[in-house]
Amino acid sequence: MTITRETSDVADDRPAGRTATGDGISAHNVTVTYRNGHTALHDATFQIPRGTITALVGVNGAGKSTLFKAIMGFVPAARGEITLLGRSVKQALRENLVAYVPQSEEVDWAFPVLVEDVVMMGRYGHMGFLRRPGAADRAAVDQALSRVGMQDLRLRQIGELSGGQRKRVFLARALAQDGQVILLDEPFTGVDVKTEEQIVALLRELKAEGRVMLVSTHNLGSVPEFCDRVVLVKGTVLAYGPTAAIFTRRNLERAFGGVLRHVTLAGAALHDDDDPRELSIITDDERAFVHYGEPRATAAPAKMSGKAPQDGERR
Ligand SMILES: Nc1ncnc2c1ncn2[C@@H]1O[C@H](COP(=O)(O)OP(=O)(O)OP(=O)(O)O)[C@@H](O)[C@H]1O
Repeated sequence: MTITRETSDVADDRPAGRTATGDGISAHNVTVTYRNGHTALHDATFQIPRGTITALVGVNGAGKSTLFKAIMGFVPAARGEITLLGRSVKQALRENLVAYVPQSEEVDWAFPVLVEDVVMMGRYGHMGFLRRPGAADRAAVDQALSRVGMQDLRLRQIGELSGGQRKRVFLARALAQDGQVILLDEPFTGVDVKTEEQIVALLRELKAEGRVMLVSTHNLGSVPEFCDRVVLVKGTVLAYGPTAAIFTRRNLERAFGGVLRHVTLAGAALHDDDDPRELSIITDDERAFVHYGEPRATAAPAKMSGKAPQDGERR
């Protein structure tokens, strides 16, 4: 099995982050097997440079959370290696470089804790043994809260927040931590369009600061809008690289199989002349990926095999 490195990544002219050196996130033949013997991810290989936002896309159970857990050091790789900003996972965690924005379902919203306390948790790794916040910690929390527009709600219980506000609190925690590798699990689920736009604007700022972001999402329609890159998973990494090359209808069909809803309009249903282009709408039930322009003859659904792979795809 050969993985070709994408060619557009050669020049690294992105801004350097706080302590960032080397590549952003790099996985080489990573295999993760849970204690019950189930291998959730095998031979996963990809590279993501710093100063980028990458979508992690795949069907339920494809291994997205497993990959996050491996990057956070929660589960060990049985084989292979992950490096973060050129460091081992252990070293990156020791340096507090990895921040995680969880899915809402993972959080116990009934737990009695204030917004500002959650954000202060991002500072724990920077504090001493007694976890006593200093002036720098308080300043980092203030700054993070105002950056996500949550200053006014800092004394609210987290259970009293809306879905979008909850997401912003955990983004603020990642900012307070000053994470350079930021993992976001379904950041757009349950948020309105305005909040989604605010989150995307913030992610773009973080990208400009040279951080690297990996965003797990089922919101296919948003991916081309704000992600530079895509990693497609299905028990392994099927394909990775720039969005334009990887986020194609053919690859989505490989990643999702029959799970996707797929609507295609062409011919007389779309045009009143003989324009050969078609409109296709692909969704796994959140916002759809809409693609217009490919002539019908070349846009037929690809089979799972028998086609030459593209750069960054598994052969
Ligand atoms: N702790 C565990 N022990 C054993 N198997 C697990 C464990 N966690 C996940 N799995 C299995 O590993 C596979 C990958 O799960 P994972 O949670 O990584 O998928 P996912 O892509 O994040 O899915 P979703 O989109 O539903 O969140 C699934 O078959 C799942 O049942």
